Amino acid sequence: MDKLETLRCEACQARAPLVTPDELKALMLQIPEWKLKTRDNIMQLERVYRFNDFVEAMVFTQKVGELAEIEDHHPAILTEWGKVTVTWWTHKIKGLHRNDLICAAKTDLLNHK
Ligand SMILES: C[C@H](O)[C@H](O)[C@H]1CNC2=NC(N)=NC(=O)C2=N1
Repeated sequence: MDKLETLRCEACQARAPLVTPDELKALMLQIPEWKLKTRDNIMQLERVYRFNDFVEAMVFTQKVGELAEIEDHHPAILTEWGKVTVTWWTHKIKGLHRNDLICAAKTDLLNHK
């Protein structure tokens, strides 16, 4: 099984496949801090990162934004004092694509202390 963090996102097409339940189960082992959420019937990956203050939260937010631009795949980011919530899903297919797991793994790399 490839290491998610070493992979690149593929350009997302409307007909791209959702990640299968078996694939998801296996790949989630690489990103154990992430939780599966379903909102408006759309499955999403979410993680909360904690920081010492708002400035640190903003710095991390900027890094996630840069990652998103590099991969042309974009999360929802909620930046609060001492806390950043990152949520990945693929809008085009209204669910989870392998890209979302790749980006979640890459997001974790941004937070090395
Ligand atoms: C045109 C542009 O490449 C597409 O809209 C990309 C941009 N980033 C994206 N990000 C996410 N999370 N889902 C998408 O479907 C998506 N599509």
